[in-house]
Amino acid sequence: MSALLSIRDLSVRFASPGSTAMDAVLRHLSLDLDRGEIVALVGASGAGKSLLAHAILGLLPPGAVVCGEVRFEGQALGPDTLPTLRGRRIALLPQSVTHLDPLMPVGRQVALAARRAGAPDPGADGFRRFGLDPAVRRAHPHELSGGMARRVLALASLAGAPDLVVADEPTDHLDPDSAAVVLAALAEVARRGGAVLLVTHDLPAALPFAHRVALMRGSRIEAVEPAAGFLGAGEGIASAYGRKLWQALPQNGFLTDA
Ligand SMILES: Nc1ncnc2c1ncn2[C@@H]1O[C@H](COP(=O)(O)OP(=O)(O)OP(=O)(O)O)[C@@H](O)[C@H]1O
Ligand code: NI
Repeated sequence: MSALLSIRDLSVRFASPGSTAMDAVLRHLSLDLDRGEIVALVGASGAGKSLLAHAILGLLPPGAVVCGEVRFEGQALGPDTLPTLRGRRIALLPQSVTHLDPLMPVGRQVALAARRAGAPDPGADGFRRFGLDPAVRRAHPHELSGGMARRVLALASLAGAPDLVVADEPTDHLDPDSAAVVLAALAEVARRGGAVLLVTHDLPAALPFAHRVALMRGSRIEAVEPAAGFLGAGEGIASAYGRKLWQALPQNGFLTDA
């Protein structure tokens, strides 16, 4: 059976300011996501994680030059196919809460996200599931804390029961309990046969949920490792880069002196 999402030799370039040269911000990336799978995409700030997330959804800024191919259920994703899939079968949970409409009560935004996908409005129960008081539905985004807004974004992006969720730092600025709620909701997507690309700085927090870990460095995917390899001193991690990253984590720091 073919992968739910298949990225093949994807490169993205931008014109560099004041020159005719193009800067590659993603270089020859290939990655598959199967149904039922959560793949964590981990890498330093600026590695290109958000660009990859946006490239999958066809949401790169104008001027981006894209080569390579992204397929969903074998169908090439592009201007012909993405508008009908985005927000329905494929959802982005964006890194920035500025994606919420500042002028609309958040309950209405969640209801519209659901309706767009032909799904029922999650309503008060949806807000409760994400640890939010149902009264929050009447609030506008500026009345919410950063953590509340992130949970509303998560609720809105999952409201349409998408098959594929690209979640860009979904637990940023969340307390551990709220982060666990959001990660559990993403795990549910995979459990019912979808797939999740979980972009994160926080490898340890992602590990209990992820099946594989794609390590990004300097516009490339350096290695893809089974999540189960990230334990102990990292003997189970095949790539040198993965081992180094694992051993450099504060909680594993004692191992780097060994
Ligand atoms: N519109 C753009 N034009 C030119 N370069 C861009 C553009 N958007 C992003 N970049 C560059 O692409 C690189 C990757 O950015 P990206 O936001 O994907 O990083 P990231 O891995 O998501 O980082 P973070 O962890 O901080 O969110 C950066 O060096 C950035 O400067
Ligand atoms: Ni990012």
